Amino acid sequence: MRFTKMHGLGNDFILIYRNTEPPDSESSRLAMQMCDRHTGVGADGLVWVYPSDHADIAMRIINADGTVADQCGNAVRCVAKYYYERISAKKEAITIETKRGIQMVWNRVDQGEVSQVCVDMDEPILNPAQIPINVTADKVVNQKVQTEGKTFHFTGVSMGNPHVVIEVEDAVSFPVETWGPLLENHELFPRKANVEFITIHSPGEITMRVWERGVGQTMACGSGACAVVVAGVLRGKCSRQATVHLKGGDLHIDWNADDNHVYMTGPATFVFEGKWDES
Ligand SMILES: N[C@@H](CCC[C@H](N)C(=O)O)C(=O)O
Repeated sequence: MRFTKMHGLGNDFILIYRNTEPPDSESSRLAMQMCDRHTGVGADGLVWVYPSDHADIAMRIINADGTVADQCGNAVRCVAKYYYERISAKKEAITIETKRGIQMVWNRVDQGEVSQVCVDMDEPILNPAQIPINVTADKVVNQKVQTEGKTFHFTGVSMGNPHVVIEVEDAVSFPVETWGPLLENHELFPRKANVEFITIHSPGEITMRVWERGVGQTMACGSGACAVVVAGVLRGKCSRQATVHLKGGDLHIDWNADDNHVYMTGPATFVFEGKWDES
């Protein structure tokens, strides 16, 4: 089975093209085997790419632990570049069918190569029942959560997948590996959560570190960066257009006031191709 390794700001994926929609059962086992960094290819997730009846192409993302995710901003950018350079006749504006729905994506091409990809990440979901978060309210903004005797204040946002955004003094030195798993699995979050720890430098500039549901600490999370800007706006601390600095580089986020959609722009990179022998 041939695969392509790609990454979006260090959030890395194994892309496999197939002719039909993949079965979830096969996906979990394969994702766990291939994503293993010691005995597999090594990646944060497995991405199936396959033909769609409703869009230019379809994709499914499976986390490294075998769980299926509904959204992955960085993987959508990778699939857009893969489609442009490996499948289509260099189509710049494409539609990608994901579990979240059909996403519009624009490849920005520089000297024949896709340099940046802009993704319409749709509207943020703020209703706690839909995120989901076990809180009765219209929105969850700066709400208390306690774990192991420590209190954090979080804002809840779904971008198709659940995010919990927490402001800390210094996101870069924050012990993500300690608090990330405790919050991911907290009883307030019935489908678990991706957890973003952020420091706001100015309304348009934020540093973020992320603990991803089903993966662990990653170098970047596209849907997480979108959630971070939405949370910052809800708290009156960020502007709708902001640059988010992640471990692997920068994403530019625009929460558009006219259509309420969040647009994410950043790079996607090919790493290598290979062949996986199933045993
Ligand atoms: N890295 C992704 C998000 C991947 C899915 C996530 N771990 C989940 O389970 O929701 C991104 O770039 O958005």
